[in-house]
Amino acid sequence: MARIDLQEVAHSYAKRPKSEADYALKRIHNTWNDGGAYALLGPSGCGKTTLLNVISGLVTPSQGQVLYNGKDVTDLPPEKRNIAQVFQFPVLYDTMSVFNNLAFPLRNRGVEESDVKKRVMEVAEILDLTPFLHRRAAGLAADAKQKISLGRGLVRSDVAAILFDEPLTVIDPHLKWHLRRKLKEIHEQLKLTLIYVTHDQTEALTFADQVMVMYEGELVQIGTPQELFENPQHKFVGFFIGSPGMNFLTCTLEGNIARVDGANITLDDDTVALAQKAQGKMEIGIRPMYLEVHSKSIQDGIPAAVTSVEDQGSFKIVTVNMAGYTLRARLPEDQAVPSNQGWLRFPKQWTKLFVDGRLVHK
Ligand SMILES: Nc1ncnc2c1ncn2[C@@H]1O[C@H](COP(=O)(O)OP(=O)(O)OP(=O)(O)O)[C@@H](O)[C@H]1O
Repeated sequence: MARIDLQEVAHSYAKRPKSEADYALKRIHNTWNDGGAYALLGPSGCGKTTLLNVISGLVTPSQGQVLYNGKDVTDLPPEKRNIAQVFQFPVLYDTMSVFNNLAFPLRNRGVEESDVKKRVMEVAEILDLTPFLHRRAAGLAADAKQKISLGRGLVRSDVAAILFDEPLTVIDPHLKWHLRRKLKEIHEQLKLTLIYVTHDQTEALTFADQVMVMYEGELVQIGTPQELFENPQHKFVGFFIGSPGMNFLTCTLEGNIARVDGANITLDDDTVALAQKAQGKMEIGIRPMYLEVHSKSIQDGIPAAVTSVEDQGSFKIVTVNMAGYTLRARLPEDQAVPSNQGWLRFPKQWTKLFVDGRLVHK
């Protein structure tokens, strides 16, 4: 396994890029540690596959270097990089048995037959493929075939990293959860460097130790699922992670007060001190679970109209209208919700300030 460094990597598919908008990857400078489980998360078209292909060698970046364990591999093709890749759709030999499919990447590299058997059995066991080992791949269902593809990616222990590009797309929803758990287990057992591309936050958050969030060709935040939830560094992370996403309101600053169309929201002193130098569009952001909704007027409470209440079982999502903004609050199941008029409170420690989409922080 390897540590992978991307140094000032940028990529444009255009022959003569004219502006930043022509770049699928704008500037990526980061390290993927040996043995880490990473998820690359972002919306369609943000550059995830391009980044994965830069790492594997399918795409040579227009600028910058790719290093494996400190060695520059930027110009090496995929077959010289010793990478395993698992794609959205199964890649396997239909006419071969499941065993021979799993053994193929090892035999191809001249691994001793006794070691081939040992490793294939190990991987088949992890993926619950043991009962199918002597069946031909052709007769199996789509999800079993994709498990074989995963197995072909996992079977070699000498690879620098295993790259997964949305590997669970063809899998039934109820099996997805099971396979995600399996991948996590495999990572814990085999200590492989895994990079997993997805646009599904649940998939990313259950699989990875570190989630890398991409937006418009940039890595906008790298962190644990908890860090991304509690401290989104970019408006997009606030909006994309969590369900529903963060609430945002445009504001102006007056002292330590954020003014939102006549409503006053108090910010914490550190944020205010840092914001003095900031210039640009100011917005406050608060997660639905931290926005308080009260039935009676409270000190510093801001009047709001309750427009709907959705019961989600263990919690409820309350939609309110405040100063022309539609906001969502996530309340415990047993909390009473005002039927019409309510009062909102924005706890200081959970009310974040963003300038031009980026969090104001130390
Ligand atoms: N071969 C190509 N030629 C030209 N433009 C491309 C090519 N591949 C990707 N792009 C463009 O580069 C940008 C990033 O695409 P990429 O496929 O890397 O995004 P993605 O995040 O993987 O999207 P998805 O989740 O839909 O697969 C998009 O604007 C896309 O249209």
